[in-house]
Amino acid sequence: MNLSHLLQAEELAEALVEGLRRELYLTPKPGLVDLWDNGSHRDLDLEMMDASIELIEEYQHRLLEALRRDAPLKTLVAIGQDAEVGMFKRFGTNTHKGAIFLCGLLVAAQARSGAREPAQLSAATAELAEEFFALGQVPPSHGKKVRQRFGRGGIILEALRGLPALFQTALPAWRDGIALCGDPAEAGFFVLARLMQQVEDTTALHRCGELGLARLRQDGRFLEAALSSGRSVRQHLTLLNEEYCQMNLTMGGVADLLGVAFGYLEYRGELKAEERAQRLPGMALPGGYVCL
Ligand SMILES: CC(C)(COP(=O)(O)OP(=O)(O)OC[C@H]1O[C@@H](n2cnc3c(N)ncnc32)[C@H](O)[C@@H]1O)[C@@H](O)C(=O)NCCC(=O)NCCS
Ligand SMILES: Nc1ncnc2c1ncn2[C@@H]1O[C@H](COP(=O)(O)OP(=O)(O)OP(=O)(O)O)[C@@H](O)[C@H]1O
Repeated sequence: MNLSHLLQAEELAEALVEGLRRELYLTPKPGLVDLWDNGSHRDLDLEMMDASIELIEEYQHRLLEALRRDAPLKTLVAIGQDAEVGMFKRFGTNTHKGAIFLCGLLVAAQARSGAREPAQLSAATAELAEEFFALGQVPPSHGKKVRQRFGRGGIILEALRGLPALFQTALPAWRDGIALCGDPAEAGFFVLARLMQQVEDTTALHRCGELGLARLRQDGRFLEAALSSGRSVRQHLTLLNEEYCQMNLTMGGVADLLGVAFGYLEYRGELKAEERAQRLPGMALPGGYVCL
């Protein structure tokens, strides 16, 4: 394995872990676990999700070690599957199933390609996903059931297309959010709003069918418009959270992609640069996380 490619992959892996934490701590988020509550997840809480991110960090170390010795894809997959099983054994539920897959795919694609630009990494990710899914069937899951029932692509199509939600939605949304809202916390919500409009989230479909997905789209549009016109969205997000809890609606795919986007922005140096340039509003938490 090319040493400089490997160093890039190590940096990316570290940044992605940070990104997942930033997603978890972004508050308030409708239906999702955050600093205030568990959203519509009776089986998850903040402490568990925090510990689950540590588990992803350990998984990344094992993955990087395998990449260092040029292990074949089937070894990388076995390491990913082990991480999934370990997560389920430890927490009794899927805390970060989607994130394990997305982070593993991105880090392996970065190590292989040494991509310097987002478009290159997107292409390398699509290529790797193609090989990954050619290896075998995805085991039964909620996502699989939903993909069959609603004819939606979910995480599989997202990966095969080279993560357009990350590279074509979230990255430009961050830059637009910074330009429009002027601060990193609100720009984070701007990215959330755009992802809600774009992602074929199978967790929303599983919980609430097409109506759930339509609701994410509608709320995402409203949030984007509110943020664009400089209005505060905190109260509205709190209200949405109450409604999502009543409906049992969530958006795990949006959350995973938001975490990965924060991580990739951190890796590119775009996140910290903005935070250094501006004083953070809201409640600043250790590590620079912000609660509106
Ligand atoms: C493909 C995987 C993730 C199965 O996904 P599936 O949709 O069948 O399962 P499930 O519904 O339980 O979980 C899907 C997860 O994806 C997230 N998600 C939902 N929709 C989307 C979407 N449109 N885009 C991205 N993520 C999404 C959700 O948060 C959820 O946690 C999988 O289990 C797998 O193959 N894991 C192996 C990990 C691995 O080998 N990694 C190494 C990579 S090199
Ligand atoms: N902050 C967050 N809060 C909740 N879920 C998140 C968060 N961040 C990421 N996620 C993702 O959402 C997924 C959880 O979704 P969900 O609990 O709906 O899936 P499930 O276990 O397949 O279904 P269910 O709980 O309906 O039986 C996690 O696996 C994780 O990948």
